[in-house]
Amino acid sequence: MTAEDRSETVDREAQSSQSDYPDQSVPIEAIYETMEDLGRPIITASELGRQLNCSQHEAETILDVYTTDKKLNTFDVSADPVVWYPSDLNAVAKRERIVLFPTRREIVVDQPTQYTRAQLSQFAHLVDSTGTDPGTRGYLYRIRPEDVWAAPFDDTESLLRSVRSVLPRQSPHLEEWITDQWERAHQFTLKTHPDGYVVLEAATENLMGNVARQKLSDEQLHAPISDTESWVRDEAIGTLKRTLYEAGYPVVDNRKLETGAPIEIELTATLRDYQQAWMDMFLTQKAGIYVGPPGSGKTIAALGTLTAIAGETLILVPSRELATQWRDEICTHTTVDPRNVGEYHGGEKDISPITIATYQTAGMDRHRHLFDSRKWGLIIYDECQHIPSNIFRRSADLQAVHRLGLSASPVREDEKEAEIFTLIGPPIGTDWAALMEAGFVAEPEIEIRYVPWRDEIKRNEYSSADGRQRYQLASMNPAKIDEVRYLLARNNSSKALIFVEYLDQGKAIADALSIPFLSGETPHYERQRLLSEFKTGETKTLVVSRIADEGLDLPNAELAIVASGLGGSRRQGTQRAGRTMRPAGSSIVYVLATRGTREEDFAQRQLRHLAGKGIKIREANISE
Ligand SMILES: Nc1ncnc2c1ncn2[C@@H]1O[C@H](COP(=O)(O)OP(=O)(O)OP(=O)(O)O)[C@@H](O)[C@H]1O
Repeated sequence: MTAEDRSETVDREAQSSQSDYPDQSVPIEAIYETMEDLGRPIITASELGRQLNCSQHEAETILDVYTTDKKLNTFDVSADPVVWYPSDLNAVAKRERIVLFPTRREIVVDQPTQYTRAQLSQFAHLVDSTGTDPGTRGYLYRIRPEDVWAAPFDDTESLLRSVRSVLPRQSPHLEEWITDQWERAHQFTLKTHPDGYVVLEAATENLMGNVARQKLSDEQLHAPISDTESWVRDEAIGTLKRTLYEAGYPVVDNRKLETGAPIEIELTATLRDYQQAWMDMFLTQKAGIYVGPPGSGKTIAALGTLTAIAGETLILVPSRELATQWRDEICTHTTVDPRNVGEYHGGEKDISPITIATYQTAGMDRHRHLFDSRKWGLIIYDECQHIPSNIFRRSADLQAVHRLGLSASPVREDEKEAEIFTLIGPPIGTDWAALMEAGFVAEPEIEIRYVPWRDEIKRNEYSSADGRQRYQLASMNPAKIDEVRYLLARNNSSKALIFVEYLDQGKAIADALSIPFLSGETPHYERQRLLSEFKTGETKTLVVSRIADEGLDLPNAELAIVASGLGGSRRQGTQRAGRTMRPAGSSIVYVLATRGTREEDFAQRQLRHLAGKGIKIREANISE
């Protein structure tokens, strides 16, 4: 229990009830002054109670009064005490404020400088943010073991220097924990013995004996070489990494990896600083996942990595359309001879020095030779947050190859985290807000528009339906068609994508507004035609179904209307909002949710998550 936490266990008896404001009419200025005195723009009820000589309960009542009239907000921190902060942080905060909650390993930052955010994104991750304009935004960061494990530093000292450079004061408790986690991530190392076989080395005899040899089977730990070294079979490396990761010991992989048969290739694009940083980190770790918002340049960074290794490369993508897009990108941004680039999927079966295959085809037994038909130096998993499990298994054996994942969605949210971390590698990401500020990614504005029911019949139908059906009825509320029509008319100069969850709803909107509808049922050639017409501007509006979430590299759109389906998964939400986050001017995402239904709750939860990425959110009520 640190001093700070002790200070928060208020001795309620000691609180005299002679409050300075007996009728609780505390002016908001008194609360702001208390925050100024505390040196930070947030406050707990117990602190206010001490300041005003009243009980914690009375202080909470006072704070709630100002929360109701929106002068104060509360931070959704993981546990007591709740913190209150001014809705308009300019009222108290003139400059950056950082508060550390050591035992919860949470850091509250207001108006962080670019430097602070850049440092924090190296050893913590953004959990939530509040406020709308960059100048008044508050951020809540949390430090988890995997954040320390993936921290891009050579030693504990340099990691702690970065931590100390942003925190208001040193916290021995926190530094001890960080050091422990850092050391855990450097207890086991995989290396290549001069005779060519793989060795697992533990930092101590005890770790080898009590952790590795306890948790790993004889198949995985083939034979002991010394008290701290064991011979490892190649095919067991994937599961060995995963087992030790789950035991809290991520393995440092220092093996000499294949680089594959060399290929003549150079990058013609110039990497941006953050892309160069991603690549440097990857080449050091030999594995990892570039995490960044859609349009942030992950593909180009991957091409830079490909040309740095310059060995035969297998690229796995979710759909044939993306395979074609990758081929175009490779031929546009590198000097490779196009004859050395092949596609392998339902459409064509060409295994070349650079082969782009779909997960679906690569996962089929009859195509398993794809993985060992060439000496691959690099495997790239595009949209790696949803690799099918059989691909995990199949390519997990290819541990002797550099492995690069690309993902726009927060990989940490994915239940497959351990698999992704051990099969591919740790996230190599950057702070989304920094990318938006740098202008590499257009920051979308998102507005939830609460749509009323079209009529009483629909409302009653919803009330008498059960769970899942209710969500579908709310999503398909016919009143949304008029709302889509209105929004298109209001933004008639923009190219617009209308996302739907349900095919019937997509058809209804497409028919009512005479707009093409692109769904899984659309034949491949028709899909290509619609996409290229949308890209050239011949078609300005498209209705798209779920297929558009991750399977297609949708062209730029300034306007996105999510008629239904943002409530699906966080990942989908990120992708949909992100589809308009391409670096093309300002972009806006309207999310339609039927008022007073579960859809409204879903939408709000989704958007809080996106707000945590530093994206501006607004709300609007549509009158009946
Ligand atoms: N270093 C760079 N130099 C020039 N253009 C770049 C660079 N990085 C990215 N771009 C351009 O920005 C756009 C988005 O880049 P890219 O496709 O790599 O992003 P992405 O993160 O892969 O997007 P998505 O997640 O949607 O696939 C592309 O038009 C690309 O050409």
